[in-house]
This record gives sequence, structure tokens and C-alpha cells, in this order.
Amino acid sequence: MKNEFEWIRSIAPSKHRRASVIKGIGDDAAVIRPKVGYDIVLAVDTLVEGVHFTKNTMPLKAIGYKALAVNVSDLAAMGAEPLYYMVSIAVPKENWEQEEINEIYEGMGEAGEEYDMDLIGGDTISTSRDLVITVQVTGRVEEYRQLLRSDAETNDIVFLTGPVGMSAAGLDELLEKGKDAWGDDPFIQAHQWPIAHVEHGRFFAESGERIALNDVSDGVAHEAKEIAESSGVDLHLDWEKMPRLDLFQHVPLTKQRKWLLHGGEDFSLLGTMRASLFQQMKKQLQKKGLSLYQIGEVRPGRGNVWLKHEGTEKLLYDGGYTHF
Ligand SMILES: Nc1ncnc2c1ncn2[C@@H]1O[C@H](COP(=O)(O)OP(=O)(O)OP(=O)(O)O)[C@@H](O)[C@H]1O
Ligand SMILES: Cc1ncc(C[n+]2csc(CCOP(=O)(O)O)c2C)c(N)n1
Ligand SMILES: [Mg+2]
Ligand SMILES: [Mg+2]
Ligand SMILES: [Mg+2]
Repeated sequence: MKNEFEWIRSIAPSKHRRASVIKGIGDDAAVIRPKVGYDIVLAVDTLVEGVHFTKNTMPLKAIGYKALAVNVSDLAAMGAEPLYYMVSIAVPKENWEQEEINEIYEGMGEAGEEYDMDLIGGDTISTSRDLVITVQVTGRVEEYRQLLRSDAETNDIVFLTGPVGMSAAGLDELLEKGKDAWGDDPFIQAHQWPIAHVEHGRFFAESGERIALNDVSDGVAHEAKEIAESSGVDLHLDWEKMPRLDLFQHVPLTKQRKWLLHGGEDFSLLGTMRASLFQQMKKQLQKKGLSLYQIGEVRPGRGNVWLKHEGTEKLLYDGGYTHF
């Protein structure tokens, strides 16, 4: 067992991917040199044992991988390119071995490699119970190109960059069967190894178009409401247009609705863009192997979300995951 400081040295990267890191791990704070012409984008999100994961719902490596990926997803939702991350980890005095924490870091390192980011610092503390991992990420976006929730306008179309409901479906299976559910099943994979849609975010930012964007961490209904409210418009969604896997076909409708609309942790991006842009953007994204689905439109309103389902349109309950 290494002591705190030996352990920190053992997880510190020996070199950085980004030349802009002036000082990483090993001093009172990290120092980076921002590139001229870019705005810096910052986000922080925490995963808590018992709330976001348990040892039965997530492999150790996946806990680390997901802790970084969910943060990268927030950078993607701003149109930013991921650059660096910092980690604060509170380790319970019992039930967690150093080897297990190392595995979590391995998973985080894998995500770091995937998104081309450097670990530049963090904090290590003990706690009485339940592991807590906080990851702070820094990215950059070309000046004034950031993609905001507040940019939706009447006559825009509403889009999703990928399917939703899969992570929630996987979680239900994991809560029921525990480790027996682990495997290649796409729902389990979606829950344990989420993919942040960085390429979509960058494509939208680089286009220079006005695009409102949010990542689906708390469920489509909730995220749509956030866009509607901050833009001062109404979003009209169409149930039939929601991208979903054929695997959902045999699932009862109430469950489908719960997973697809209120599930969360999907990390697809939900957004709006000018209607005339949609087909060309879809084609360009397809060339990169990326998808885009129109699921509704924006109309004048006061921040409400409507859902057309089985011929009638109703106000969509905006419930999603909430911590309080
Ligand atoms: N405790 C807090 N103190 C200060 N600002 C906060 C706090 N919690 C959230 N915020 C800010 O509120 C805004 C919304 O945060 P929120 O966490 O809901 O968004 P998100 O990270 O996209 O969603 P999620 O955490 O569900 O993935 C962000 O600007 C965030 O920085
Ligand atoms: C064991 C276990 N129970 C429940 C859930 C579901 N869950 C937890 S937080 C969250 C929303 C996103 O989090 P945040 O708002 O903090 O970004 C969801 C859908 C889970 N992942 N693991
Ligand atoms: Mg957050
Ligand atoms: Mg978000
Ligand atoms: Mg949330």
C-alpha cells in the first residue's frame, strides 16, 4: 500500500499530450497557456457510489471511464474541444482497496486517451463511506462559437445526435440482475461505457451556424425543457421520430416512455437548428459515420415542451433525474 503522496506520483502521467500544459501534477496548481483566438470552456461533474454507480452496476474501469466521459459530454454540448482534466477523489477508509482505485484511474486514462486529454491535477482525500469522484474538465472553442441552450428560435427543427433510453434500460437490468447482466448487451454497454458526442459538437461549432445544444444527462424531457425555457420558445416533439433500437419494440410502452423520455445518462446531444440546414448537416455528418435525427420543431411559446403521440399532442411532463 502506497501512502497518499507516493500514490499521487504513481498515477501522474510521465508526459503530456498537449504542449499547452506548462505545469501539470506536482505543484500547488496546474498552469496552462490558452491559445489565442479560443475561448476556454469549463465544467465539473461528480459521480457518487450508490447514486451514480455501485460495484454491482459498474466494472471499476468503467467507473473511471464514465466519470471523465460525462464531463466531456458537457464540453461537447458547448461545441468545445476537450483538453485537460482534474480529478478529486474521496476514498472511503473501508471497502475500497488502492488496487481498485488504480483500476478506476486506468479507465479514466483510457477515456483521456480517447478524447486526447491530459490529467493535470486533482485532490486525494479519505471519507467515512461511499466513494466520490469529481472530475473537472477544460476545453476550448473558437471565439464566439460556443453552442448555448438559449439559442433556439421559432421554426428551428429539434434534433438528436443519437438514440436515447439505452442507458436507462441497461440500468434497470443491472439493478435487477447485478453482475449477471454484465456483457456485450448494447443497453449495458451504453450505461457502463457512455460515448460523448464530441465530433458532433465540434462539427456544429465549426459550422458557425446558430445551434442550441444540450447533452441528455437527465432525460430528453428535462433537457428539452431547459432549451425551451432558456430560449423562450416551445419545443414540439414527435414520439414516432425518436431514434430507438429495434430491441425496444417488445418493451411495454410505459417502460419505453420512461426510458426514452425521462431516463437520462445517454449523452446524445439534443439541439435545434434552422430547418433549411438539417438535410445538408445530416448528409455531411453521415459522411463522417455520424447520425442526426429530426425529432420535432420549435414554435413560439413560453418554455414548454409538447409531445405528439398516437395522434394527439400533449404537454410533456418534464420529469427527469433530480438529486433533490
Ligand atoms: N453547486 C453548484 N454551484 C454552482 N454552480 C452550479 C452548482 N451546481 C450546478 N451549477 C451550475 O448550474 C448549471 C447547470 O448545471 P447542471 O449540473 O444541471 O448541468 P449539467 O452538468 O449539464 O447536467 P448534469 O450534471 O445532470 O450532467 C451549470 O452552469 C453549473 O455550473
Ligand atoms: C446505482 C445507480 N442508480 C441510479 C442511477 C441513475 N442515475 C443516477 S444520476 C442520474 C442522472 C445524471 O446524473 P447527474 O445529474 O449527477 O449528472 C441517473 C439517471 C445510476 N446511474 N446508478
Ligand atoms: Mg452537472
Ligand atoms: Mg449537460
Ligand atoms: Mg443532473
